[in-house]
Amino acid sequence: MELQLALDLVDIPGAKQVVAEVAEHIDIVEIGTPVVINEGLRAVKEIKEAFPSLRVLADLKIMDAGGYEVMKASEAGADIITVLGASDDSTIRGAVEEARKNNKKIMVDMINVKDIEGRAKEIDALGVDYICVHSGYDHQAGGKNSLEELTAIKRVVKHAKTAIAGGIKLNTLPEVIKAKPDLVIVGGGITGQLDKKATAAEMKRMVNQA
Ligand SMILES: O=C([C@H](O)CO)[C@H](O)[C@H](O)COP(=O)(O)O
Repeated sequence: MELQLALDLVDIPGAKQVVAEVAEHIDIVEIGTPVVINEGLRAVKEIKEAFPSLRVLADLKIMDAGGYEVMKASEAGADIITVLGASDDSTIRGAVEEARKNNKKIMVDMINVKDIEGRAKEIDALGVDYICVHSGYDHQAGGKNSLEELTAIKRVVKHAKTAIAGGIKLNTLPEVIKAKPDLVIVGGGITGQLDKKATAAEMKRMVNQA
């Protein structure tokens, strides 16, 4: 099991500061959608250059033009790029094809997919690398988490790794770990803490034990 830090509410200098603090305790650093909107793919480029040993995920949440957008994120240095599960199969196929050319990986974000199990089965057959269940900020405000969705996709996904994101905190991590995802994604559960390093270290210790 691996740990991904999601950076959403920071600018590039802020992102560098947080990553410097926790780098030894995370496997992947995510440049979140709001950061890409504010700073562009330059944020991916600068973080990859500053922390070359970390894998960098660009959370583009691609919905169309999969091949082109994966190409641009790859040029910026992203190792993993997100595409939405709600997008057309042709978009996901294009993203996977481009990722393969560049030795990159595709994560499909299942946010807002209604038939989570059926769609996960179809997406798994398209050759993606990760399938992620996700309670976004707006869902979290309504009290949703994605544990049941994780259990549902684990029933049908045979090839991709599974991931879970959305509102995970130190006190909810044990139940997440019990559901056995391959990757746990944490944003505010680390960045919102006073001692980010200690929180990331404890989360990594728990994830490593699983
Ligand atoms: O993808 C995310 C969200 O849609 C905002 O871009 C977050 O990175 C993801 O939800 C993880 O962050 P937390 O919910 O704060 O753990």
